[in-house]
Amino acid sequence: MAQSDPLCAGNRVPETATGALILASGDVIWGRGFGAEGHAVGEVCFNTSMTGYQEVMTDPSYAGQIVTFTFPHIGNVGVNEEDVEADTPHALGCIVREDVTAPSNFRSVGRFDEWLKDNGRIGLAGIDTRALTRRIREQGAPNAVIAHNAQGRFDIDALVAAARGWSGLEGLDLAKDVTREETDGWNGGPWQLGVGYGQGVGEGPHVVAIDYGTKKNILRRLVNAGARVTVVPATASYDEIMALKPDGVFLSNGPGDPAATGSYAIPVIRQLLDAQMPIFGICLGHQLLGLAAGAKTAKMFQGHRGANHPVKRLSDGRVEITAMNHGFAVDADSLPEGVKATHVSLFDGTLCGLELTGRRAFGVQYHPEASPGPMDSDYLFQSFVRGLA
Ligand SMILES: NC(=O)CC[C@H](N)C(=O)O
Repeated sequence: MAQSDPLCAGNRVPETATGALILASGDVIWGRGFGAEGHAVGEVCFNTSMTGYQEVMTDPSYAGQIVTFTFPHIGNVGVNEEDVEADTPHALGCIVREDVTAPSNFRSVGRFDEWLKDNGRIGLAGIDTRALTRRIREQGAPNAVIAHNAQGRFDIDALVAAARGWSGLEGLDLAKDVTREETDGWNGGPWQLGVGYGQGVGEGPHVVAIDYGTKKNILRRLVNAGARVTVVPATASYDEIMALKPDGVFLSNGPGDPAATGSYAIPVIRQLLDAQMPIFGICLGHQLLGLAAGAKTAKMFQGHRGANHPVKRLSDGRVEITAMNHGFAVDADSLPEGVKATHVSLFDGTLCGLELTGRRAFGVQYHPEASPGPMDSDYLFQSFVRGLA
């Protein structure tokens, strides 16, 4: 990028800079650091959601990524104890336009910047996030280092080398880093629009959810749809899953490259399919179901992250406005016989849903649990759980 580009002021540290995004290209975008000090290397993506920054930061699917928020005011409703998709943030850091202000919300229990600091996550403010987003759209998601030093001391050469030395998300199994170690009964209850968070275990058909990095709201929505949920580690074997006597198996969302996680997930999913087990997959889970059925996945030049992505349901042409967060996708041209496309993105035509014909196994690339986002696709939880009864 030329030095005249308004995003980059060159490699000399400007006087006011306490934070920076150092791209693998060598370009440096200066700003003001907040949250934890230090640096982290990952892929820079952007998310267009206007609300839900705490859900985004805690979504385990963001492991290995630095999130640019296109909405300019991030942090102004603080943090609370409920709107979390995992107990700690998983995104490596965030890039925002405006400085974080004092929280103004009746549910707030603290400041966003302090929460990031307490959890070892870095923030970078004062960035022209529109220009950065345009750059990502045109050139693809770059590998980069996000850095924060209150004294404004940065060893740029070392940080460029760190960005260049990182292998990137392709080929990376991150599910093993974010999954749980033990099998747990989910007792975090349901969540309902207008009612809020509940408690409890749920009754009804038993769903075993394989945790590749699950968002809590998926488990809440399964309970809401009438399921009792048990969550198992990503590496659980077929025998371990079957010993729990599931009525259906859920394949969760998660970070990293589905093909890499597939090395241990695919054989288990194939055994479950052979046993005629009903299966529902979301995002990474959908990609793994596609791989297990013989399709291929690929990294997208342009990922989808936001809360207003239109998707067409092919069975009846209905359009669902969906939440999305993915940088890989199942290749629609690779679907083998017996696998049918069910949903397609109206932004770029990429495959957004599939089902295995003659079996009760389906997946969607998008997030029916929203969190943040619209609830148009919540019927998928209902139809999965109803089908198990
Ligand atoms: N939210 C997810 O499950 C993401 C899946 C996968 N890691 C991707 O980026 O496409």
